[in-house]
Amino acid sequence: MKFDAIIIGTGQAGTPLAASLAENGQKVAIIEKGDFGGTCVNTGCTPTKAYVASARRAFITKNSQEHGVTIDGEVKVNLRAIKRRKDQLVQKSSEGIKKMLEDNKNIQVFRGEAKFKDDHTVTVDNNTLQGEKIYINTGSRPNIPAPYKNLNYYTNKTMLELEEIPEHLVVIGGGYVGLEFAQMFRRFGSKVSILDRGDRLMKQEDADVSEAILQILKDEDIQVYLNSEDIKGSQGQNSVNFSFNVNGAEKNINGSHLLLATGRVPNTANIGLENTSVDLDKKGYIKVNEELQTSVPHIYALGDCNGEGAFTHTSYNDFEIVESNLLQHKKRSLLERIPCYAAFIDPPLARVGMNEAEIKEKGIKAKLASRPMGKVARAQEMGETSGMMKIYIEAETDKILGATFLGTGADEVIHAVIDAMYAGTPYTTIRDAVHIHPTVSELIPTMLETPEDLE
Ligand SMILES: Cc1cc2nc3c(=O)[nH]c(=O)nc-3n(C[C@H](O)[C@H](O)[C@H](O)COP(=O)(O)OP(=O)(O)OC[C@H]3O[C@@H](n4cnc5c(N)ncnc54)[C@H](O)[C@@H]3O)c2cc1C
Ligand SMILES: NC(=O)c1ccc[n+]([C@@H]2O[C@H](COP(=O)([O-])OP(=O)(O)OC[C@H]3O[C@@H](n4cnc5c(N)ncnc54)[C@H](O)[C@@H]3O)[C@@H](O)[C@H]2O)c1
Repeated sequence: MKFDAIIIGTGQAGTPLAASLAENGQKVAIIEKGDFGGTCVNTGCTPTKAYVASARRAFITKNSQEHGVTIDGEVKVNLRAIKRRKDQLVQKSSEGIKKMLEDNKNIQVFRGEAKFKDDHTVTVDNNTLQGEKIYINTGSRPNIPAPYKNLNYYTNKTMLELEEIPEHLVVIGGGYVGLEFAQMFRRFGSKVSILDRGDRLMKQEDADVSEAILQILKDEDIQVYLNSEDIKGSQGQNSVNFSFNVNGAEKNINGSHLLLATGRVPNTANIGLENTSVDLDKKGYIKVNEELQTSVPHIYALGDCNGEGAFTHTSYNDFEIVESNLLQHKKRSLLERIPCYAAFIDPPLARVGMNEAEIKEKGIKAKLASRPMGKVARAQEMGETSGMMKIYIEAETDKILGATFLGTGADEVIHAVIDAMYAGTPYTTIRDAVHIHPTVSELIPTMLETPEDLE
């Protein structure tokens, strides 16, 4: 069977690309071995953010005395009902993608595992497909470190299938996955312990930001063990037991459930790339140029599998880059992308561009404008004053280098800075703008009045 385009994976890039190529008259084959929509829809963003929303409702319901709101009686959290709501959201989204692909007369959907036979040929079950161009969008999966392989562990996928709230959830890994699950399950009622071998949580952030996140979690009675070394796990009948060292002191904890949140690995090992001339890097990511072409120019790699981003918006942007170069007048490039993301703990962490360490490493002379969230009137009124806002400015050009916001509304507020960075406008544009009172955003112009030299 011959196609103009073969797409492997229905993730955040593959699906819109299939629709776009088909709309432009191309004959498209798309192959999916799992659930339509990939990680974000089925086991990532959508389900976890639905759980984060339920967890926040539970937290507010239990903690509103200071706001003059009390509840007579017990607040109950029903994980079965939370899961049912999540399942409905996921199903709607996944089935919408399936229907859109199957209903398109220019798209042929294949169910099964794709494998490259050569640079132009892909097999799926008994079908052999040939493509003018081939697009790889196979995503990533949880990294399972060897010492935990024989324990009864959960991942982001299986945690979302639980119907009973764990008594004591042990989370290995203090990054995005670990922290989002730790806080949500604590709020559902589990005892939660986080173990990380690093010396701080979310270690890609400034040290004071990691410290503030640690405090937020401690305030909710989450036990955090940083610098955990020599972690040894053993499986009990209804427990997972750990011994480890923290700064020379031996620790022992017994959990009812173990979540591994120790990073992700690309799905590139079992797709027959050894039969092609596509190059991988040392970690198994597919090497791409700024138009997402691999070392074989008619084979592209998009999304988590290329190691150029690990988020839904970066995968979707990969689609936009490929589509613009193939079909649009305006050409886009990976080099134009400014890194940005949020971690959906509560309050959220949001980040764009460089942090302090990256600026110093590059030897850029910079200024820092910052404020604790406690200075934000709206945060005070809401009673949610944890965190801070930081914006880095290049001293020579007045351009914004990056920003980190940790606090209520941070995931939305950061977009003022993201848009200014894309516009390439100096920080003085936001400084002189009038923002609405009382919002969190209103403090951004104020804090930009007094940037200080970064030592
Ligand atoms: C718990 C969790 C929460 C997250 N939350 C967020 C968030 O809030 N915001 C955010 O931006 N990002 C979030 N992410 C990251 C985000 O989910 C991913 O970056 C995004 O889904 C990547 O999409 P993708 O297009 O690379 O591939 P995926 O969505 O992973 O899709 C790849 C698809 O390819 C299929 N496939 C793989 N191999 C084959 C094969 N050989 N043959 C056929 N099909 C194959 C898979 O079945 C899958 O459907 C989260 C991730 C996790 C794990
Ligand atoms: N809000 C979001 O956008 C969001 C949410 C969840 C996941 N994601 C994506 O998923 C990816 C994976 O997230 P993650 O949290 O699994 O990875 P991560 O890389 O963010 O964090 C992994 C943590 O585990 C620790 N670790 C690794 N191996 C360990 C070991 N053997 N023992 C003890 N600690 C160990 C590391 O020190 C690190 O702190 C992220 O990079 C992100 O792109 C995004």
